[in-house]
Amino acid sequence: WEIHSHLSAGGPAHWKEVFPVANGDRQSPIDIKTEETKYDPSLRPLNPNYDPASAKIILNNGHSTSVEFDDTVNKSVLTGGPLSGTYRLRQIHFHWGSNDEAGSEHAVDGMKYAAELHVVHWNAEKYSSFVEAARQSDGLAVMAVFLKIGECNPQLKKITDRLDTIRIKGKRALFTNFDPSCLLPKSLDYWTYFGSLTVPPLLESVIWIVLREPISVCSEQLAKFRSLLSTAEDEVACCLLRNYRPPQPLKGREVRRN
Ligand SMILES: C[C@H](CNC(=O)c1ccc(S(N)(=O)=O)cc1)Cn1ccc2ccccc21
Ligand SMILES: [Zn+2]
Repeated sequence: WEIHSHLSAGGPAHWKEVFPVANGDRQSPIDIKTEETKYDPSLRPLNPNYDPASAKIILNNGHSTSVEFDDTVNKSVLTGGPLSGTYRLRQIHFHWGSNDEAGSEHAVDGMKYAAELHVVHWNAEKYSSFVEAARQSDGLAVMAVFLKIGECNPQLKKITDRLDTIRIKGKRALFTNFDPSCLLPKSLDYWTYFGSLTVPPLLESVIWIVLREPISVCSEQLAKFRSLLSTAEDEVACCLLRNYRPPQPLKGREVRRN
C-alpha cells in the first residue's frame, strides 16, 4: 500500500473519489450534540496504564506529528470505559487549524477547539497487528482530548520543543521516557461512539472515546505545530497549517456518556 497515495487524493472534499468509505455510515469526526447524548450506566471508568519507556520516536509524517510507541508487548494499554478487552497504545498525534479559532476534529454543540490530541490503541487481545486490527469493526480505540487556548501547557512543551528537529516530512528523532497520561485532563469523563479513522484510508474500525474536559495550550505552542512542513527535503517547502477533517453525518448513530 503506497501510504502517501492518499496524500495525492487532495483535501477531505476529494477523499471519496479514492476512498468511497468516506461516505460510509460510521465516519469521523462528528459534532457532538450534548442534549442528544445518552447516559449509559454500563460504561466503566477509563483505565489508561502507560509505561514511559514504551515511547520510542517523534515523527513528522507529512500530515501530523506523532509520538510512536513500542506496541510489540502489552506494556502501555487502555482498558475499561466502553472497551471489552485490552487495547495496546500505538501512537499519539495532533490535529490543528491555521488559526486558534478552529483546529479540533470533533465539535461540541457546533463549537470547535483550537486543536485535538488523539491517543491511538489497537485490540491486541483479538488481533495480531495494528494493520489487521485497523480493518476490524472493534479493532481500534482512539481517545480524543480537546486543546483549549489558554495557559502554555508544560507537559505539551516536551513535544513542541522538539518540533524544530523534525520540521521536514519524514524526519524522526528519538523520543523516550514519555507517559502520554501527562496530557490527559483531571477528569476522564467521556462521550463514546462508533466511528472511523479521520484520515485516509478512513477505515470504520474506531471506538471513539472523546474526553469532555479539555487541556490547555497557548498560541505560541500551536504556532510551532503550524511551522512543521508537509513537504520533504527535495520539495518546495509548504507549511502544515491545518490538518483537521470537518464533522461528518451522524447517520443515526448514538453517542453515549458515562
Ligand atoms: C491506517 C494506517 C495509517 N493510519 C493510521 O495509523 C491512523 C491512526 C489514527 C488516525 S485518527 N486521526 O483517526 O486518530 C488516523 C490514521 C496504515 N494502514 C493500516 C491498514 C491499512 C490499510 C490500507 C491503507 C493503510 C493502512
Ligand atoms: Zn487523528
